[in-house]
Amino acid sequence: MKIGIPKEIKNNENRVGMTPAGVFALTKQNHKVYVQSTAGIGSGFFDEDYQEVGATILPTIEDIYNQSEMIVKVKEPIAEEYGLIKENQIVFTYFHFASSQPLTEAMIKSKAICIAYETVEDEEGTLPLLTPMSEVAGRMSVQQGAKYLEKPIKGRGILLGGVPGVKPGKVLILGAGVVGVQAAKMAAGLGAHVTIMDINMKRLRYVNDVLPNHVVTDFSSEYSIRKHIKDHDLIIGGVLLKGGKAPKLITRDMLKEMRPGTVVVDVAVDQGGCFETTKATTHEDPTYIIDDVVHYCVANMPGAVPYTSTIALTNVTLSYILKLANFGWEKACEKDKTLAKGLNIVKGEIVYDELVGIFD
Ligand SMILES: NC(=O)C1=CN([C@@H]2O[C@H](COP(=O)(O)OP(=O)(O)OC[C@H]3O[C@@H](n4cnc5c(N)ncnc54)[C@H](O)[C@@H]3O)[C@@H](O)[C@H]2O)C=CC1
Ligand SMILES: CC(=O)C(=O)O
Ligand SMILES: [Mg+2]
Repeated sequence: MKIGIPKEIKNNENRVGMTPAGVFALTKQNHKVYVQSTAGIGSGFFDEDYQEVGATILPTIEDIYNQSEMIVKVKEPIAEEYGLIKENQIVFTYFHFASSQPLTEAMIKSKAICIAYETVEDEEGTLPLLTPMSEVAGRMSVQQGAKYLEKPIKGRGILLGGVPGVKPGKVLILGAGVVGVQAAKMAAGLGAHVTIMDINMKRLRYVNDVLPNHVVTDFSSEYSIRKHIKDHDLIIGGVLLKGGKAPKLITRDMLKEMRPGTVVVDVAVDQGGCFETTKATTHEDPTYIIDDVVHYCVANMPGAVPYTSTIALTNVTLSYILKLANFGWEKACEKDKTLAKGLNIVKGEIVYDELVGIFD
């Protein structure tokens, strides 16, 4: 199969769809791989690294889309890319359709085969292609939150770990999935007091078993969220309803209950966000303030740490890319039910249940 790796053009997106190690595995099985010139540079991979393992470097993004039967990338196509996608072309990437009607409509119109990393789901219900980026974003959420809690950037002026004689800061985490647990680990490591909430008791039991005692679990409900937001300094949103819109757990009126300078990091922004006041931001301009609450809502957090994220992503996507290349999308999805869950839009039809009628 002919596989194309375009350069990402979303703001500050420095990841690339495949490492040279991934290209090596494909060319070894006689597939043709086209890489857009400088596509890997942000992640530390040069054109020569790809050429050495058999890739052909093409100068423009148009060349990549024109030549390839399958496009492997990282982020959802943005408006400039919509017109490049061809009928019957496989596009394997994060899509997050539930948060974008224009993207959904454009992909229907393209008649391409859109396989979304974030809905590839195994029999246990885990999301193997979302997990590593959620691990990155969960860990980063505390790093970013700690920074924006500093007074010069309009935070409350709290050091999360406190110091001897002064109590630590308090971190509230909504969702005890991958993002939530990784965030809790980081916050606990800094010495912060951590409260983590979920509606899934299995997840709360897991947290209780593996994390230290200053990480406290609480069942998620509007009542308990309203209580906790009053005295927590950093609030991290990491909830997910697979493939669907995130539930709005913190409404606009609730911001008034928070103390001025509270920081909210809505990692779930890519599925529409779990704060009513969330709007997607970029690494270039990551925050905004509403009612004295600092909002950080970057939809491609792992794009800022590409040396870690690109490798973590190819580690999990490669086996599926090989299947798609070796068997074609129909046979590959027939053979592998985990991969089949990634099918969202196929030749103009929405085929993922959570998406059907979502924008009606
Ligand atoms: N902004 C970014 O750069 C990135 C965003 N993400 C996003 O982060 C979100 C979370 O991802 P994961 O942790 O991998 O998902 P996950 O499925 O592992 O965890 C989500 C958790 O939310 C819980 N939940 C659902 N409704 C809830 C409620 N009402 N109250 C409390 N908890 C509730 C679920 O029970 C589950 O445990 C996703 O939207 C994902 O796409 C992931 C990576 C990067
Ligand atoms: C999952 C996702 O949205 C990201 O890695 O950017
Ligand atoms: Mg995202």
